[in-house]
Amino acid sequence: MEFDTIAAISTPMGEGAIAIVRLSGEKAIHISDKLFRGVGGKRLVDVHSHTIHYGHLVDPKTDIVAEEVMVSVMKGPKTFTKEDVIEINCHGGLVSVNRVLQLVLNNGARLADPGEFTKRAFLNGRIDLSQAEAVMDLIRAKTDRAMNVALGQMEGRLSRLIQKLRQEILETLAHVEVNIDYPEYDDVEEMTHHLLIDKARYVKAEIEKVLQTSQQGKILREGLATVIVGRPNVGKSSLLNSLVHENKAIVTDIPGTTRDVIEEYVNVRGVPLKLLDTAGIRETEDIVERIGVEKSRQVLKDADLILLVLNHSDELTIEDENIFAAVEGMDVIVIINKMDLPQKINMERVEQLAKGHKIIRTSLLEDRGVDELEEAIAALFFAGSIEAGDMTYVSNSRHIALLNQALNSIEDAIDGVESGTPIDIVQIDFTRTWELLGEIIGQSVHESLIDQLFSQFCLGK
Ligand SMILES: Nc1nc2c(c(=O)[nH]1)N(C=O)[C@@H](CNc1ccc(C(=O)N[C@@H](CCC(=O)O)C(=O)O)cc1)CN2
Ligand SMILES: Nc1nc2c(ncn2[C@@H]2O[C@H](COP(=O)(O)OP(=O)(O)OP(=O)(O)O)[C@@H](O)[C@H]2O)c(=O)[nH]1
Ligand SMILES: [Mg+2]
Repeated sequence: MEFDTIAAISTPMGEGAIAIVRLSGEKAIHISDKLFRGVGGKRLVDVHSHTIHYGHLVDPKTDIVAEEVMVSVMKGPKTFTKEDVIEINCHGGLVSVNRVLQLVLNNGARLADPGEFTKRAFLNGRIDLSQAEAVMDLIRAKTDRAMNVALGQMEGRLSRLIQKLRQEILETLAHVEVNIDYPEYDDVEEMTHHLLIDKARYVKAEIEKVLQTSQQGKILREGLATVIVGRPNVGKSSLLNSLVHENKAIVTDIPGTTRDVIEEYVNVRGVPLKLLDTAGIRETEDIVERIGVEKSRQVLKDADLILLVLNHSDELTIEDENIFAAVEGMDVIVIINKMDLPQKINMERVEQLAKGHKIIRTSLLEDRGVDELEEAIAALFFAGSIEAGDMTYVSNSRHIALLNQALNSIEDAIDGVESGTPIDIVQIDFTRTWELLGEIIGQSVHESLIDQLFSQFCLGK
């Protein structure tokens, strides 16, 4: 494949110790050689691959020294893009990196599009599409576990599974062809049906298995949607502030303080939480507060975890009971707050309402019980036992959508065989499954999709 030579700043914008300008393409070495003045007249066109060299960059038009640098020379195909790659390590200042970038752009390189280096690694066949997408997930990972999932996918864990399934489908189709071509054998029809149904069930089970990880995969990427609910003034906003260790939400002794949903990301013992503080749920005449209460009810629907807060120093009310009813069937941790104040709450009734959900006692004012709560959140999450080590996870919504479609078409194939549909129709469903799985790893995907996917990357990646 023929590509021009691209260049970009591959390190973050801002002041740092070192910054890197990266080039990839046929002319990468030639362009940097033109600019490079090494010790004792050393030329970059002469050096061994995968070596790094000290020197200065000089503007060939003016002969003025522009920067002091270290230049890595990596010849294709053993490089990130499989093309010749040059990395210019310069002093990490905005002026210095931009000066180096301008120099290479003025001497034959083109500014890379976002994600274009990774796109070339894909187009040149070093990685497939799901691996390229994992590169982006890796950069955006907010926790160790999310990063491990991305690393696994980058290594090609998902790709290998998809390839295995596609291979099985292909072999099955070939086998069926053979059976159709030699109908003189006995029982051919029955054999073909057996073969198809066995394979289809196997493929279905495998797809279902990966899809089951998608919920945890999504949580790893986006955070466990954790909604703090309770009556006004019980301490919901105080709880948010305790968990994020910052005063993010306004806390006052006036019931109805929080009007809007407040969203904060926090990492609780390795569990990424998207914390949502809501307006206290009650009947109210205040129009703004009423909208807030309505929003609280809305976010409840999409919650992965509910932190239901009660006031230790107040009687249970019908509103508390209603909140328990609203979160029926969800993952709930009950929090009895304001333990520093005298008890008025009827704990027996709370135990009944909690229906076996964990109950944690806190005094957010005195900073007590928060550790225990964090423990309970982590325990709940890891009880669903997430082992990033040896499982294949899907977390990317494009992959999940394609897997669901593939599942539908393999189910169609199973229905077809079971109801005696002609083999050539069943073959179509098999082929469709094969194609859909192929789209995950970038076989038979449309060019515009590829452009769109890579454009979401950062510049220089
Ligand atoms: N300076 C620098 N650091 C970096 C990167 C980079 O591009 N530059 N990377 C950018 O993301 C990551 C490393 N990823 C890389 C992945 C593959 C190859 C590579 O050359 N692969 C070749 C052969 C490797 C060999 O056999 O020596 C290949 O797979 O064919 C290089 C970097 C993280 N650190
Ligand atoms: N004594 C005591 N007071 C607390 C405790 N936790 C919170 N408070 C106080 O209770 C009042 C209400 O706290 P918030 O966190 O604003 O309560 P909220 O549930 O967010 O209230 P709304 O936003 O109005 O629904 C504030 O004055 C807090 O300082 C606690 O453990 N003990
Ligand atoms: Mg509040």
